[in-house]
Amino acid sequence: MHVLKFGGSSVANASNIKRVAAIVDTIAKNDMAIVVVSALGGITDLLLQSGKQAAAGSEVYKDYIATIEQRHFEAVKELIPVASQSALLSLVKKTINEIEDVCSGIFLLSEVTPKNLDRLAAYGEWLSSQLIAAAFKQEGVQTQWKDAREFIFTNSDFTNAEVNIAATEKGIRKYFKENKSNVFVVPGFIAADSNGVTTTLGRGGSDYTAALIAAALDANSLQVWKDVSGMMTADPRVAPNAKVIERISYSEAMELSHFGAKVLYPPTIQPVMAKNIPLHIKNTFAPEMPGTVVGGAMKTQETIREHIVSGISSISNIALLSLEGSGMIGIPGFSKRLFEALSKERISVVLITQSSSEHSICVAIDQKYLTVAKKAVDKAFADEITLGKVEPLKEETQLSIVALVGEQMKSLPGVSGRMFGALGRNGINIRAIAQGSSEKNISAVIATDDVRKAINVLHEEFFETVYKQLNLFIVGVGNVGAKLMEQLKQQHAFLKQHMKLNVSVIGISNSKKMLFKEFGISLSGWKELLAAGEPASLPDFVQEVLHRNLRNTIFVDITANTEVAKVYGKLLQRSISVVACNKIAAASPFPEYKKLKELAHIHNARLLFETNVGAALPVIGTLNDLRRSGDEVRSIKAVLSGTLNFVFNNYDGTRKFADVVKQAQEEGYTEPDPRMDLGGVDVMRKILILAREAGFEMDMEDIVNNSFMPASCMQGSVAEFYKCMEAEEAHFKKLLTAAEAENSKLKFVASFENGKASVGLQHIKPGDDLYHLYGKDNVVLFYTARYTEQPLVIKGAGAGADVTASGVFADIMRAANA
Ligand SMILES: NC(=O)c1ccc[n+]([C@@H]2O[C@H](COP(=O)([O-])OP(=O)(O)OC[C@H]3O[C@@H](n4cnc5c(N)ncnc54)[C@H](O)[C@@H]3O)[C@@H](O)[C@H]2O)c1
Ligand SMILES: N[C@@H](CCO)C(=O)O
Repeated sequence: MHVLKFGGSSVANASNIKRVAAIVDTIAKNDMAIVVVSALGGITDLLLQSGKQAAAGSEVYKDYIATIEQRHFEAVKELIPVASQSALLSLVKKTINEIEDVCSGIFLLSEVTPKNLDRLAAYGEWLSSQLIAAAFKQEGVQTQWKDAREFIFTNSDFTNAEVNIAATEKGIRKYFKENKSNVFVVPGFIAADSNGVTTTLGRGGSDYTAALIAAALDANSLQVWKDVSGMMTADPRVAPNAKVIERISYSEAMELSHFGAKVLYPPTIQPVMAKNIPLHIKNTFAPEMPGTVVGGAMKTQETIREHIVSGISSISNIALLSLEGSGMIGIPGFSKRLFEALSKERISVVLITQSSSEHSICVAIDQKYLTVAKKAVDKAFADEITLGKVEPLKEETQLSIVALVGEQMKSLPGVSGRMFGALGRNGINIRAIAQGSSEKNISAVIATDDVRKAINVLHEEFFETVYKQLNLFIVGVGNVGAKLMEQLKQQHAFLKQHMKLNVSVIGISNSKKMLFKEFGISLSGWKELLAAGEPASLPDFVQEVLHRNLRNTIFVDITANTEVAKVYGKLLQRSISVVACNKIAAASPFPEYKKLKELAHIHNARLLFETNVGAALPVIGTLNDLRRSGDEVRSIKAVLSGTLNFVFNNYDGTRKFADVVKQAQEEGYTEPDPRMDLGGVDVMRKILILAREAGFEMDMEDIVNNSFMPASCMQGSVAEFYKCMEAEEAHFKKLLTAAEAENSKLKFVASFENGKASVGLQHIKPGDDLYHLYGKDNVVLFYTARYTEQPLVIKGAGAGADVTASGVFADIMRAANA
């Protein structure tokens, strides 16, 4: 024998009821089925609203009743052939008349009592069960209808009555022993007190009705049919990757239900748990899906599941109350008085923490009881507060609880470490923690604004063996940025398959437009989408990054803009990693550079800027490795400008110097403003960054720039700069001729030694380490305590959009710990 319960959406209309009939029919072919039903979807609310509106003197209640009537009439007409409709239609009409009578009484008295609300609400299940029983009969299923009020007995606590278990079990057993049918249909939720007056079991109470029947009759199973395919690892509206839990123990299901997983009404579990009856959660709209099995014969091997954690749940609208004071230390009875004060006001405590110093007790309650709680506790401790032994109750609001639930967590070290580590890496601050010695539930109180992120972070940490989500916000989709987008597109499938990484670009911006897409911007059509995007605003872009509060967020700066470089601090403070191609932050005044590094360290975020020197060449990484392994950089000699190396490699006097510079710009080697390259500032920044990363405290002012550019060319606009270079062709020719006369090449060299740095054009003779440096290549020579005679040399392309984008890509992967 099986007990099946169908919820409101499963029986919301005639076509759904037909599905239910088909499910029941399949079971009834082999076994007896007791079907417990909820009211048609939405009817309970309409009934309660009718009563409340009537009490408030609003005649709107009549419209609600008309809707209730219409919904049931429609269902009858669709389910039952015309010839057989009249009996059922008149039953509905008679019931509607009763509802009208109750409501007009309420209207006249301007008052609705809990008793009246129960009477009204009960009509929902009463009507639906009558209708469903008639529909089953219509489908040829032998069916008997039975009013639950004749065997479910409660006290008189209207709207949330407590069941008299002994009397109820006796009543259920007696009835089903004396009556036989393939199928019974019973209204859920409703019961009767000892005077036979209608009571209800609280919202979700139909599940409980079914569980009571299943337990009393030792049913083979209790099947709770819903509009979802089972209990899920997290709320799928919050965590899109949540999946159905195949098997779960009773206590895990109970923990998850108590902690906000609304699939099961918590009291439902207890009766079936006591009898070890398996509880199946199934989907009426996808009956072929396996659903979730709670409890039952899940012993030995079956209990060993793939995951340590069964599910992640949360409760919102939480307030934290803290009672603190030196007068509490070592004195018994303080916590008792706190809980008594709350309990007298019928305030339930959701979570408790107390440190071993006993200096404070912290409890979490539903935020709606905050004012009452504060008053009650302050009153209870009024004497101690006056004497200064205890401080007035402190309260914090806008909080939520996230909880990991799983029996396998017991005795397994590292689970809470993983939980708090994952939350911490994503900048989620934890306000209070609770874990009982059963180790089935680890709860953390966090800001409500962080709940979505926290659930996704934890889901990823404990369930997503499939892939990790990475969320990118990219500012500066110009030359290098566009290449990065191309590379991200090209590598998307590879990263997903081989690195288990799903990379989504959530936001992009150039100086004109910006664009955001919740689940990722199309990496094929982003240019068109961006062109039609909203006007760019850096503050708004940053606000979006912060507000979206997504897990594993990385901010990527591929501009050369000072304002963009200024936002890193704000992001790092929120544990958002920053990947910068832009050199301005790393070359900013030393205290600012240092502060950013500290922020990254404190807030567990990465600040990476490998492409600041030598594009994608592993220059900064190598330097960091040298330092970490205890080496000491003594001097650096380098050619660090791709643009200048290209220009001097290609300028042979046959073409104008200005034309060669133009070519470098067109090929994407120069800075957005080419004067940064030609004037030496770009190289100054690079040698400064290298010196700093080598451990030296330096600033731009400490670097000597022996510029080869005529000063006149460095004023005015970029167009004027080109014109000036054309006019100064003789100057550049002279530089070339002088070098050739010495059988040398021109190289713009950066040097660092004894804490001093300089940049400038030099004559490089054959045999010099810098001589054979072609195209736009860079070379860096590190002389260190360990590399004394021969330097450590890094050489290769030092500019170009493609290579630079690949360096940014590599930094993104590092920031993702991939
Ligand atoms: N090109 C190279 O070979 C190379 C090599 C290493 C590093 N870099 C660095 O990469 C960065 C970008 O170079 P690029 O060649 O792609 O330049 P680019 O001019 O082609 O692109 C810069 C982009 O930044 C955008 N931008 C500027 N200010 C902005 C703002 N406030 N908000 C939003 N977007 C803004 C511009 O609209 C443009 O899309 C520079 O910092 C450069 O030093 C370039
Ligand atoms: N403009 C830079 C790009 C690399 O930082 C160069 O030419 O070297």
